[in-house]
Amino acid sequence: MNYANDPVCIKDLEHIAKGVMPSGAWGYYDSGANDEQTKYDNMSAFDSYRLHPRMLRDVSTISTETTVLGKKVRTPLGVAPCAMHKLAHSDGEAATSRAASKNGSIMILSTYSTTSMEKVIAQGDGSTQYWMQLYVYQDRKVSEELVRRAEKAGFSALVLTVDAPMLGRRLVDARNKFNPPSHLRLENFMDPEVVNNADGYVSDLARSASETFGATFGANGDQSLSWENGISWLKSITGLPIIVKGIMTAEDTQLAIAHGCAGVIVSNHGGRQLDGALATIDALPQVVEAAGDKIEVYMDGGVRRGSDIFKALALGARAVFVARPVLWGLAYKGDKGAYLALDLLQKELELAMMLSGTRNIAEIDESYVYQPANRWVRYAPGARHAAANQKKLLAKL
Ligand SMILES: Cc1cc2nc3c(=O)[nH]c(=O)nc-3n(C[C@H](O)[C@H](O)[C@H](O)COP(=O)(O)O)c2cc1C
Ligand SMILES: CC(C)CC(=O)C(=O)O
Repeated sequence: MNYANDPVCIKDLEHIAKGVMPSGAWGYYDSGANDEQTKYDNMSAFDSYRLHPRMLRDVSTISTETTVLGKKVRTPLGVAPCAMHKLAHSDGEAATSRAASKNGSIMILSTYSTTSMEKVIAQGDGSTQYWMQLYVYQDRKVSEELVRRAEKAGFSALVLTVDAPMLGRRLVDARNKFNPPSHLRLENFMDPEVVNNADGYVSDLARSASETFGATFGANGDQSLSWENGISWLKSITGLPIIVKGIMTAEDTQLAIAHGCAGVIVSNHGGRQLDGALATIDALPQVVEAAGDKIEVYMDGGVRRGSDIFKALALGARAVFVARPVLWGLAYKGDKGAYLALDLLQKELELAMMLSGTRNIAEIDESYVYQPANRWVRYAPGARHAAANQKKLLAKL
């Protein structure tokens, strides 16, 4: 393929980023777990859903405005949480924040950000929604401190990632013996007042996480986390809406509802955790069905085209998040590149809407996609027997 130097699509950005990033950092961003089946399936699964466009609908005005958690947003396209944006560009998450804000996109900030949450949110225009992603640590005081800071800084929701009791095994990182460059700091673990001072750590975890992040992650994350000691605990310490990230089944969606969560993100962590897990677009319908109107459903994983966003919305996602495309944009040209990634996807979404005869987000429903029949046996997306099976399973919970 002939890739443009002036990128015209996300594939171009990927190609450019691969050329400019050091191989260790590239490998860390790019890799999935083990054989990367799920990483690739996230992308290719979108291809098996086809569109069913309607004509002559007066598409002279297209709006992607919608609401998420009851608040207006310009677009259902958001930025998924990713560790260490400074591996892509020295402006790191501050640059991503400016890009998200310019596009009117929600930004979810990783706990493992290389820019403090206070600095990141300060780059927004005041109308951008920022959500804080959390991992829960054995030392709950560390997690609680992050929650308090997020509340104070103005984050409007907490996103608890539940698919990573341990990091998946990414063979590329193992081969590269990848560790982040020693000058990078995980600033959310440092005292915001003294964030540029090496003595500013608020926890030992921060110091060791900055040095060997993989091992530290495994050693400090709370692997005994459960709905009770995780979600119920979090609810007991904060009034912010809680969104669970990493949900792939109807059963866990029901549990998220039962535990008072505001939303779930259908995610397999970009194929970086359990290799062999279903592609997220294939898991989405069962989650949407189980969620009903009780809880909002978002998704991420493998979104590389505006038409992918369209398909996810048609299958019931309220918002769609992207990770690697934004990192590639950041590597290409800092905030301008990250914005370009979002803008390319945004314009492709608008064009897909126009060419499908849908003028606004509310009009996009499942009648606009052909769903592959029986793509997977357990829950063929949309199949009626799946719903019956699901009810039986849920009755046993
Ligand atoms: C380099 C990288 C770092 C990530 N770091 C985090 C993280 O800190 N927390 C988290 O919940 N998910 C993290 N994720 C997962 C993303 O939030 C998201 O689920 C996934 O990458 C979406 O797929 P996509 O990259 O195909 O868009 C990370 C993903 C990548 C690629
Ligand atoms: C630092 C890691 C815990 C970030 C992550 O979630 C990932 O690399 O997938």
